[in-house]
Amino acid sequence: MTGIRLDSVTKVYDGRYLAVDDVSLEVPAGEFLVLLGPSGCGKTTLLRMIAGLEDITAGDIWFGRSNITMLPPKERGVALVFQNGALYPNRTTRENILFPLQMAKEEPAEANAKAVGVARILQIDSTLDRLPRTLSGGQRQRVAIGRAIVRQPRVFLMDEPLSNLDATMRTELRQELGAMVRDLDVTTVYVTHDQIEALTLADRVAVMRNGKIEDIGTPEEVFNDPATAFVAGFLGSPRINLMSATVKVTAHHRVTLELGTQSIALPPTDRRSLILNRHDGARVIVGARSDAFTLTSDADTQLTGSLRTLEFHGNQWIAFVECGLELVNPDLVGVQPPTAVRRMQNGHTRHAAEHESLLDKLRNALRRTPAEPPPEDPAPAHRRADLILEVPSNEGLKPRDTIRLAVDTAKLHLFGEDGRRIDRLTRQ
Ligand SMILES: Nc1ncnc2c1ncn2[C@@H]1O[C@H](COP(=O)(O)OP(=O)(O)OP(=O)(O)O)[C@@H](O)[C@H]1O
Repeated sequence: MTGIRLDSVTKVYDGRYLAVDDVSLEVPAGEFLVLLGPSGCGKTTLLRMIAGLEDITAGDIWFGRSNITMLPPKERGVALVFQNGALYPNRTTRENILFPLQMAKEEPAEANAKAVGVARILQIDSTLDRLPRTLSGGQRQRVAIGRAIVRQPRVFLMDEPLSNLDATMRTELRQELGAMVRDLDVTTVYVTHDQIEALTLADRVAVMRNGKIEDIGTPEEVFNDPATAFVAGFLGSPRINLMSATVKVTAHHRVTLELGTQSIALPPTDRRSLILNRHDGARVIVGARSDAFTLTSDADTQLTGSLRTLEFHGNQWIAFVECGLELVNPDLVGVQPPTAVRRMQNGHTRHAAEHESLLDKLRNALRRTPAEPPPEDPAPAHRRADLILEVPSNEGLKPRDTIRLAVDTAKLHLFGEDGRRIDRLTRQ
């Protein structure tokens, strides 16, 4: 099995567009890593650089102990599956899966046995003698996966392989794909913008934004213990509530989070209290999912609001509660002015060295063009909006009701104004 290591990998398109920004990453042998992030964050570019389909502007890629930065794609031993796994239209399922083995001049009987075995695992053995046009989208994608893995690659790379399938097929193939990749024990990098795919499939998830990895950890770690407000906002539905607050330190170093006219007191034993009790007046962002709140009739609660509306979402209701709070848009928090491209360190490849002068020139000049147009509002991250809460039923609730919320402070996430966690992350 082969692990993958990326050392300060950078991609600048056309000498001016910074698509991947100094990414360093280690994928241990056999790991299933998911690259997750919004459109345009650089996931596909990173995957294509690992595959060798995209030149690397700076940095190095290692498979095991070999630096493969300069190696052509064919010599890397990677298998690739794209969104639309293109098949040979005039070849049957069997012939499509056999093709890479024939190219490798494998003994025909052995090759056929392997192709049938893979088809069986992917549950397309009943379609072995059919042409792609007679298959469903899900079956065609299975054939594409079969053709990719039949040569037992060192590394398996997938770019949104399920995104063209309908919801039922997607769930089914997702589960099978997860099980199959684990059985094969191949180091896998999988690109998606779908958080459910990421959380259900991955051993670890790397959440990307603007060409960088903002957080990496097991699905539980990135969900329960996100490194930044953006990651907290990207994972989970409904989205986490992010509230703008000011730290107030009172007698005996007690810390209160002031949210306009309301406030939340942190228990003195909370480790965040120990950090914040030296930062009176600091601005922070308080993240709270629904599980941090309990509806209560107790008048002495921490947050009070008025129910604006309720939405029925099938297995739950979503309550929109006006609390007069200043809320923060997770997509905009912590958006940094462009980072300078770093000077390459000694020992980089010839390929990278060729770009050194270009990178040096770009260093101060490079301006990242975000996928979406830059916000025009000078303070767009903050707005007055509703707290969004899941409630199990609408019983006893009607618009304009007063809503009292008890807050479980242990379930709050606290970030600085730059969107980074104020306390230390726990990671494996
Ligand atoms: N060949 C190219 N030339 C110039 N810019 C490019 C090129 N390919 C990608 N980009 C830009 O680089 C950025 C990263 O693109 P990439 O396709 O890696 O993002 P992504 O996260 O995979 O997005 P999506 O999920 O939409 O595919 C995008 O904003 C894109 O416009």
